[in-house]
Amino acid sequence: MSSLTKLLQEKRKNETGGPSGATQGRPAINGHGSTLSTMTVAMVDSSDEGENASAGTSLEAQVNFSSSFLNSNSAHTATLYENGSLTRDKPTPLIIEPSATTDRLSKLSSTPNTPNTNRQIPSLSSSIPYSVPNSNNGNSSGNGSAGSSVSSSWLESSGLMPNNVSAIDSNVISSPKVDTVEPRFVISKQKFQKASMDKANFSSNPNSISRSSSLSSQLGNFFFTKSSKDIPSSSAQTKEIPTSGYSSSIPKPMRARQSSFYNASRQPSGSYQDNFIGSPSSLHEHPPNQYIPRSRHSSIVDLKRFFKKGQGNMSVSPGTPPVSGGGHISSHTSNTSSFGPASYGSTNGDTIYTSSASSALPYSKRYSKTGESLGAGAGGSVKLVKRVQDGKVFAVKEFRTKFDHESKRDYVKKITSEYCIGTTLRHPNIIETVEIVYDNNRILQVMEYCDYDLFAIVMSNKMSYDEICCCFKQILTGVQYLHSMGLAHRDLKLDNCVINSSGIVKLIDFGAAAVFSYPFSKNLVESSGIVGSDPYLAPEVCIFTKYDPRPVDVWSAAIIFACMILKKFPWKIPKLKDNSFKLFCSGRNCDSLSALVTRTPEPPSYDNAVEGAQPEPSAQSNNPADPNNPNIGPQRLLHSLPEECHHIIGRMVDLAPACRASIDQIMDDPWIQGIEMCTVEEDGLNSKVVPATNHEHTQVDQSEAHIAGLEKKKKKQNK
Ligand SMILES: Nc1ncnc2c1ncn2[C@@H]1O[C@H](COP(=O)(O)OP(=O)(O)OP(=O)(O)O)[C@@H](O)[C@H]1O
Repeated sequence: MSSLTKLLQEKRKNETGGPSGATQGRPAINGHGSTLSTMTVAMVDSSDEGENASAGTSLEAQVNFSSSFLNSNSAHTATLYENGSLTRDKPTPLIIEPSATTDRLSKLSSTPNTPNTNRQIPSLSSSIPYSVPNSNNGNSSGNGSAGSSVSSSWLESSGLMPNNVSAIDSNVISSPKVDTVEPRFVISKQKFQKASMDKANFSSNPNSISRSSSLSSQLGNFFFTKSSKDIPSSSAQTKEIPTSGYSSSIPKPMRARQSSFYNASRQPSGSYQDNFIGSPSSLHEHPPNQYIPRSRHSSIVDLKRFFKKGQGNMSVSPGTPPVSGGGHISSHTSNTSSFGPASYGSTNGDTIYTSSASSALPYSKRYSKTGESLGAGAGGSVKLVKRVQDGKVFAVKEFRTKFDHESKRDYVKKITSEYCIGTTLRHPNIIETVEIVYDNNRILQVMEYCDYDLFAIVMSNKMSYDEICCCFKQILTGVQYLHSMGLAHRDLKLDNCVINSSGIVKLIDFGAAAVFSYPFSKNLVESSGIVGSDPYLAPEVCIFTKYDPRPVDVWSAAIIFACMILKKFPWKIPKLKDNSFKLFCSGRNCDSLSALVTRTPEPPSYDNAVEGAQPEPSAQSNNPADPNNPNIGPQRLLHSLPEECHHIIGRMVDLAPACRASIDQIMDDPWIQGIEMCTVEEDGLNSKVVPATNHEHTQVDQSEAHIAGLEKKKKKQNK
């Protein structure tokens, strides 16, 4: 148990006057068809699991945080350790690569209700055939990612070769004869000469290029490159993105590599020629304007490709300022709506990115330390600083240095993604990155400061139901924006939501984010690896090596909502070894979790249209064998939540991602639409908060507003 957990449990005891979880002092949630006193989901601590299972769980109201809730919240993004003993003092890598994953999954598959396949199911894929850019889809049988799978399937099925393919019958392969060249492949002489001259200039004076080049080049000077194998092209594992909802059929095995630049480290690190700068402390190993060999593709190419999306797709969210395109990322200052190009590069000292004009001075002259720590996690530590110029307070994340066991490649990818995303996204419900600075061998991300962690607010136990709904809708609005940009967060949890004193919720920590869609591409780029925090993980993440990251975010958002209402997690981890989760999966006429997770949507029928989503149990019973037992199946979670949310929350925690509601479907839900939400309106040069009328946002003392503060307080008390 972490120190934080102990602290929070002590707090709980003090508040309730005892360990029994008495309910005095807790404001009831009412007026919405549900009160917390009807809560029946009561488990999660692994120590309780056996008891719950055998005794049928005494379903008394629990209004305080279950210890597991506290434990899990003190855990980190990473879920690497099997014993679940991560603490905030022990940051871990964010992504489990397939070898580790397979290990975890073989354990999962040996649980009684899971088929013991002894291997991880490779992909939660869809019926949508992999669509390879510029490939001849007609030839693709829709089962794999690239041409190689097409030809192998030909060979396997018939032993014959297609007409247009000839067998290689020796180890000497001669190039085909070219009689004519299509005009589109002809390069003009001038172009060729210009390219040769550019190359010559570049080689003789490499410094010249980075001064004037785009972010990608600038970043390339810090973070080098990956194998061309990783570039999302014909080898990328992509599928066409369905126009609505998610994928819709049973996954097919696949082995090809994935192209996401965040988690492309699926190969043993030795298989790449690591040509990165490894950690902030080693940044000087390479001169800042180092030439990037042409034969290598920068990982930044991926980013560049992704950020081009901004040209056509940035202003999807109402009220969201657009980001200008042109291959460069631009930004705006906090208090203005003019979106001139932000400045990148190290020409003015230590600033890599800034949205403000006054970065001529070095970071240490512009910001003064307050010494106050806001939190620390797997990605680094976050501290409070004051801008000297106007005394304004900011949160500064100092990225951690590279772990010994981590490849340079993984490290660089994490940092690169976090700051590229941070500097590109513009939405009231996404934290704003003001600048990124390379200072004294550290990479610092200066962000707008939010007064509270949502976790701390939930912990205060003072939130009204309307306030919870407002926060939930704001989170969903942020997720909708992210998904519209082709990005998934992949680590949504209470700890990664902060809230300012005006009640505006912001998503933070994009260290695990992944691109699922590139600009102008209809292909889905699947994510891989077990990324996220155990209680918020969607089940498919623990089963498949590859999955669509969008429904994963949707699942996590539903768990956040449940946590805000219940003040505890419905389960510790979405695995059958967790009794609570097992009961949630039960009663569905299916014993296999894999089968449940790979279910596909029913074809539309009259009955479905009339019936609605989740069948309600007709009578309540504690008999585990009774199909109407509200402690089994989706009802296990839903019946402790307000009735009006059952439909959409039920769809958000559908075990099958293919059936799970998409973020757009969620936003169209009548209950969600009816939620009064505090918003930010852009009004010329300024933005103003328009508060909802049916609630006020809880404020807590700054000493308890952030997890770090709580930890500090505890230390003091223990002295
Ligand atoms: N802009 C901000 N304003 C206020 N507090 C913040 C801000 N950014 C981060 N924090 C605080 O710092 C903590 C850690 O931040 P963050 O999640 O980005 O770090 P991390 O190391 O990536 O953590 P994790 O282990 O969850 O991945 C947050 O939980 C929050 O308490």
